[in-house]
Amino acid sequence: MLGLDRVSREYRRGVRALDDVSLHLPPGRFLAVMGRSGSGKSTMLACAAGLDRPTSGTVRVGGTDLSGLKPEALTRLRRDRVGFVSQDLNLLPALTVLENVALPLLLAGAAPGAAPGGAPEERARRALAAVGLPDRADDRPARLSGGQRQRVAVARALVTGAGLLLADEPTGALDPVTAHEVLALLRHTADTEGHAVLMVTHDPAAARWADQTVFLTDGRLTGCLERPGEAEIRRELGRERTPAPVRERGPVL
Ligand SMILES: Nc1ncnc2c1ncn2[C@@H]1O[C@H](COP(=O)(O)OP(=O)(O)OP(=O)(O)O)[C@@H](O)[C@H]1O
Repeated sequence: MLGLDRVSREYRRGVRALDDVSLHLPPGRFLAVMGRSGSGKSTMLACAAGLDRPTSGTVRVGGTDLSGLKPEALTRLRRDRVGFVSQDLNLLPALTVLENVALPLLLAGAAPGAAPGGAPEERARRALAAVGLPDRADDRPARLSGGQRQRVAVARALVTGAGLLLADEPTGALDPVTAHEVLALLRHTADTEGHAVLMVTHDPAAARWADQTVFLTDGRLTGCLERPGEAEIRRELGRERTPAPVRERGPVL
């Protein structure tokens, strides 16, 4: 569903936010990306979403090479194939929960009643049911808890039948119990709907829900663990943070 092949992104000459990163994310797989601040996680998400273009290398979504697409085709692919969930949810307060979920379909111009997959309202209701909130359709987002709002954001990301879900710190603002709900939902969408999920997180407890966790250091992939436990993740993160020996850093003044 998502393939990065030797992707690099240089913002300034000689400074690479992403450095020769390759990974392959098939349908139904849940991947967590970890790394300290500035290691390139957001840049990786932006390249995967087609919001940023790599300096070199190839990004493929559902087999389509993004570099070959004209802007309109890229916008269409992003809209139809990629769902995005961030910490700041961007739910519109004036719309009901159902209207928020249906919004990507309405913006894409889905005709009421005639669109493939059903009318926007019907598809939004199905997406809301899939995230466990079928009876909150008519509420405004402000009446929902943080976790429920995050689930609405997941429903909105998946309503187009995207297939690839990119999540940027989706549990960063949630308490552990609510975070658990949202992570269980991401796991469920991968297992039962076959969505490929790529989640950036700083939290080892969140990464534990993924099939695989990869670690970025200064733009490079420096580690990869299959279904790791929290302790293993912390060890890997600790290894990454171990400061270089003093003689390599120069004298401490
Ligand atoms: N638009 C930009 N212009 C110049 N440099 C950038 C730009 N965006 C990111 N960078 C640099 O690229 C590197 C990677 O940044 P990125 O935001 O991808 O890291 P991150 O791992 O997501 O960090 P955080 O966890 O703090 O969000 C950093 O050194 C950052 O300063």
